[in-house]
Formats: sequence, structure tokens, C-alpha cells
Amino acid sequence: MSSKTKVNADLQRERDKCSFNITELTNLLDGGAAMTEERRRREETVLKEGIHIEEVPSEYLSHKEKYELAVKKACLLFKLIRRLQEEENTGMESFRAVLGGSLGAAILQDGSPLTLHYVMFIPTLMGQATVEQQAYWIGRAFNLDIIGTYAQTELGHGTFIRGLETTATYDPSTKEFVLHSPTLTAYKWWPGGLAHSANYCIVMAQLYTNGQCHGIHPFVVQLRDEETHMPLPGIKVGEIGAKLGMNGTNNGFLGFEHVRIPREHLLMKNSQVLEDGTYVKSPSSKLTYGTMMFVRVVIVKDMCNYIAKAVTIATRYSAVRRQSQPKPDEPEPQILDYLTQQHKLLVGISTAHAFQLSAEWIWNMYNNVTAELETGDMERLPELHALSCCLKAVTTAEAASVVERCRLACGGHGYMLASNLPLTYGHVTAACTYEGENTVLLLQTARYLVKAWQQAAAGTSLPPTVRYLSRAAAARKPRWDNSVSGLLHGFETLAAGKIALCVANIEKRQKSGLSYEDAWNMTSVQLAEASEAHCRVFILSSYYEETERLVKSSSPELREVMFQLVDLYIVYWALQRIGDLLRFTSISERDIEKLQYWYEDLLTKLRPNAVGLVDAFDLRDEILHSALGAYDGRVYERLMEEALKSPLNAEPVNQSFHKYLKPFMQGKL
Ligand SMILES: Cc1cc2nc3c(=O)[nH]c(=O)nc-3n(C[C@H](O)[C@H](O)[C@H](O)COP(=O)(O)OP(=O)(O)OC[C@H]3O[C@@H](n4cnc5c(N)ncnc54)[C@H](O)[C@@H]3O)c2cc1C
Repeated sequence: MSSKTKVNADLQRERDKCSFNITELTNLLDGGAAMTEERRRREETVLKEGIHIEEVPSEYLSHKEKYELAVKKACLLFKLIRRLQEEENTGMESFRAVLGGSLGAAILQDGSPLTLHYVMFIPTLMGQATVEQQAYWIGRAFNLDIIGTYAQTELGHGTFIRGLETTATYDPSTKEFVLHSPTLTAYKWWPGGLAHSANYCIVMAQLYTNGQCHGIHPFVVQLRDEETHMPLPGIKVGEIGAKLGMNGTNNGFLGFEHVRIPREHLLMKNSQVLEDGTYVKSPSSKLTYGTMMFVRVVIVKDMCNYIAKAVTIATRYSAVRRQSQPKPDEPEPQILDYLTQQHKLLVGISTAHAFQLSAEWIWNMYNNVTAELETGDMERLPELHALSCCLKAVTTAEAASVVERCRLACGGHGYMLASNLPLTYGHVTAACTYEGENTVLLLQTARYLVKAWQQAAAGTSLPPTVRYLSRAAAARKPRWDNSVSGLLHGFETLAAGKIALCVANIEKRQKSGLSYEDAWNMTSVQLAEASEAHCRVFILSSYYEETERLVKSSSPELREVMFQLVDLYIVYWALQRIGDLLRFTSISERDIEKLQYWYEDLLTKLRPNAVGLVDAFDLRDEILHSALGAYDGRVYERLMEEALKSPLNAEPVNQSFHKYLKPFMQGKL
């Protein structure tokens, strides 16, 4: 982890005074010392290849050059994965280990044109292809003989999947489907790698057979010649243009002009079209949820990595940076000594832990529910779906706000691309939109919560993550208790109160003559907030419970810090939601005052361990890729080194001086 160069004295002092063993925490976060060892070994293997090293920083390249560099790096990375698969005789794990987590992003800082192959193309084949189809496609995809992507969104529709316009019409005479984009708005728009990278694609299209539409289905479509890479006849494909971030991902558009594909290219694990055109319906439309939920859980894990990266950069910088002079005769303090700065950073650290533990929890639930699905048991599917929706929405939104707060915490230098905070923000804020737009996801969870509340009120027993609604429906406002468990109960009361109010408001609006849909829409701001409150209950309680379980055999020093972080996170959110707590619980002015003191006291207690806590994320300099966040804290030297890489600094006078500036100044332009 550490670079061999001299470490900034302030940063070293922070490390010296850390009260717990940093390696112990690293091991805890990785899931054991062996896992830390394995991660470090993998990072060493991958980074040793030097794929991440850039001759000219990619921000100074043109759009086209950026893409070409991203393809080069992605290919070298895939080549490495292939080698690791052979050497270690592994499968999908090598993809996940090298591309997932923070390692992939360290090599392709602005996104990879080949990621969709691994995050969407292969998982969709695994989830929706029959055994025979898998035998044919997965081998080819796995060996990277073909590169795929996933095209669902169209120019005209993203959220409303039923509104997609691309058609796939079955022709029994040739046993083919004919793919067509009837309008401009039917063009696929957004898929990563679609523009110039992938040669195959899973296309979601409206399936027509025997004159009847059966809704959206997945088709494997060849887009480009495997040899020349030229688009096949009838395929109109290109790039959608420059974006706020993720400019290496090669997002594309795609239109079809009566393109024919074999019948077998419909992924038929769930629904089928027989040779004569007979449509055989899926036993449950819910079976296709699997891939979607897998991706959402992966997103939550990604958010932990981005937050860990941003808080590491901003915290180390805050230990090095000195600013202002609050006491006239004393030197300028480290900015980390300002309570407002601790407020910006320490909650970020606890957020990374909270999300990681929530992600572990839902990952286990996902695996259990998937195993149950294989045996035809779908009981916990709606609960998992509701939880994965709100968790994706809340974690991505919060990650975006943590990263932005970290950027602001670094003042002007945080605005530099060299800090790596802007690119990190670009990644995180994109996740608020892709794989289900956040508001839409919160409203999906709200639908589940409204039903759950009605069941709770009717006395029906509820699944574990909404069981608190039954307790709330049965009891009156409990007495306020200003402890951690009291706060957790307070959040349950708050969430239940919000959900109950939404149900009451919808009913009231219906009684006043509105349709259910209009009553829902009029209540939707409250519904989205209720959904967020429910998610908060889940995150806070799983963070608390999982930490208790996790630190059972930890040293007393580490245990103390871990609980301080949990307390900080819970008290922080209580203070953020004071208005709601006043409205829905019996919290008093005095309780709030105590919470505020408690929060400030926690910040002060955690302050000496701030650097130790971010060091424990164990992010190598190559992964942080930041002049402000490097292990040695040589912030100013690195900023200057990076500035000197600007192509403008290659010559003392730019030609535009002679061409424009001088003639302009002399009135001759
Ligand atoms: C970086 C990036 C990568 C992407 N990659 C892919 C990809 O690989 N493949 C792919 O197929 N797609 C991809 N997408 C597309 C993405 O999935 C969609 O953008 C997303 O689903 C949102 O749909 P939309 O853009 O149509 O937004 P819209 O649905 O038009 O949303 C616009 C606004 O309307 C609101 N809204 C919409 N419906 C409702 C409702 N029912 N109730 C209340 N409010 C509503 C939303 O909350 C939002 O505020 C990507 C997008 C991004 C940004």
C-alpha cells in the first residue's frame, strides 16, 4: 500500500496516533485476513501489468482518442482475465474480481466500453437462456469470441418498458423473427459498448406472433460482421455523443430495418415461440426479475467503493492542508481540526461501512431467494424486489452527495480533475439514473409498502423487513428513548407513520372523487419520502446488527471505534430527519439538544482516528489516482507535477498569441 517516498509529517502523525490496529480493520472489511491477502495479490497481479499507466493523461485526449485508449485498455484487461482464468482455472469470479470493485475503475477511469458484456450480456444469458441456448452462447461470450451488450432503453422510452417500440415479428414461413424500429423514438439509445465495440447485443423488443403482441422479450442479435466489424445490413448503429461523465463507455444508438434473426435467438428460458408461431407463456413474469436484482445489488457494492475512494482522498488531504488562523498566536490548523470538516468527512466513512454491510445482507438474501426460486418458491421475491429498488435509489443518491461533499471539502483543489473527485462523481451520479431511475424505484417500493401497510392493519403477518409495520399498526406512539436502539425504533415509527399517512391520503383523495392513479400521483412526493424512510430503517438496523455480529471477536480498541461510527451514522440521520421525528414520534426539544451534543462529541472522539479509518480501506495509490489522496500526502508536489503534464505547458508561447491575441491587442484583428 505505502509508497516508499517520505510521508508528509502531518499525515504520519495522524497514523502514529491512531488508537486501533489498521490492518485489523482492513481484514474485517475484506471478510478476513485471507481475503485481504487475496485482494492484495490480485491487485498486484493486475497493476503490475501497467495497463493503467497513461503516457498523456486521458483528460487531454480528444473524444475519439479517449475511446481508442479505452478499447486498448479494456482489451488488455480482458486478455489478462483470460490468462487468469486459464492459470487459476476459474470462471466468472475472475471477471468479477478484476472488473468489479475499485480495480476495474482504476484502470479505466472514465468507464470501459466492454463492461456491459460482463455486467449485463452474460448475466442475461445466464438468467434467460435455455440450457441449450446457454451451451451455445455462454461459451462464446465467456471466451470473448463475441462481445455483447444489452439494449433496452430507447430514445422515446426508458422507464416505461411496456412503451418500447422496437418490434420482433415472427415469420413462420422462414422460422425467423424480423426486428424493426418503426419510428425515430424506437431507436435504442444508451447501451454501453453498443456504438463501436460490441458485435452482439441482447435486444428487448415487443414480440409479435400470429398477429398478436406478447410484450417485451429478449433477443440475441448479431450487429456486426465478426471479421470486418462492419454493421450488418439493416443495422444502424452509432455513438450518442459526449456526456457529463463515463466518456469511455461508448454508449450507442441502434435502429433496425427489417433485420431477420433465427427463431432460436429469442431467449426462451421463460417464454417460448414454437416453430409454427405458437406462443408459450412464461409460468411467472417475475422470473425475469433475477438479473435486474443481481445488477442492483452489484451497484450498491460499487457505491461503497466509490465512497471509500472519495473519503480517503478528502480525509488525507484534510490532514495535510492547513488553513486560516483561529487563534492569533498559533500556527494554521489542519483543516481536519474544524468540526464542520469532520462533519463533512466522518459521516462519509460511516456511510461506506453502512452500505457495505447492507449490501452483504441483501446479497445473502438475493442468493437465498434465487435458490428458493429454483424450487418454485416465490414467496420472498416481492420483498427482495422492494428492498433492492429502494436500496439502489438511496445508496446511489447518498453516494453522489457524499462524493460531492468530499469534493467541496477539498476546496479549489477538489475541482481539479487531478483530485479524481470529478470523475468519481460522474460515475456515481450516473448510477442514480441507470438500472432504474431513482424516483421511479422509490415509487415501486412504495407500492409494496402501501400493500404491506394494508396487510399490517388487517392483522396479516408480514415478511421480516416490513414486520415493524405490524408492530406500529398495533401500538400507539411509544415513549421516546434517546439511545441507539431507541433511535432505531424511532425510525421505524417514523417510516410506519409516513406510510400510514400516504395510505390515508390516497384513500381520502379517492373519496373526494379522484381515480386511484390520480390519487397516487398527488401523493407521490410523500410516497417517495416514505420509501426512503423505509430504506433508512433497513440500512440503519442492518448496519447496527451486522456490526454487532462482525466485531464480536475484534479487539476492544477496534470495537469501540466501530460502534462510534455506527452511533455517528444513526445520530447524524436522526438530526437530518428532526422534522419528521418531531412529527411522527414523541421526541422533545431536550432530546434533540442531547442528540446534537452527542453528535458533536462523536465527531471529536473519531477525529484522531480519521486517517486510520480511511487507511483501513486499503486503497492503493493507483486505485485512488488522486494528487490529493496519495498515501504519502505529497499533495502540492503532485498537483504541480500534474499541472506540468498539461499540453499547454509544453511551449512557453501558444500560437494563438500571434494569431489572435497580439493582433487583437494592437487593434489589428
Ligand atoms: C450512464 C448511463 C448508462 C446507461 N446504460 C444503459 C444500457 O446499457 N442499456 C440500456 O438499455 N439503457 C441504459 N441507460 C438508460 C437508463 O436505463 C435510462 O436512462 C433510465 O432507465 C431512465 O429512463 P429515462 O432516461 O427514459 O428517464 P425517464 O423515465 O424519461 O425519466 C425522466 C423523469 O421522469 C420521471 N418519471 C418517469 N416515469 C415516472 C413515473 N412513473 N412516476 C414518476 N416519475 C416518473 C423520472 O423520475 C425522471 O425524473 C443508461 C443511462 C445512463 C445515464
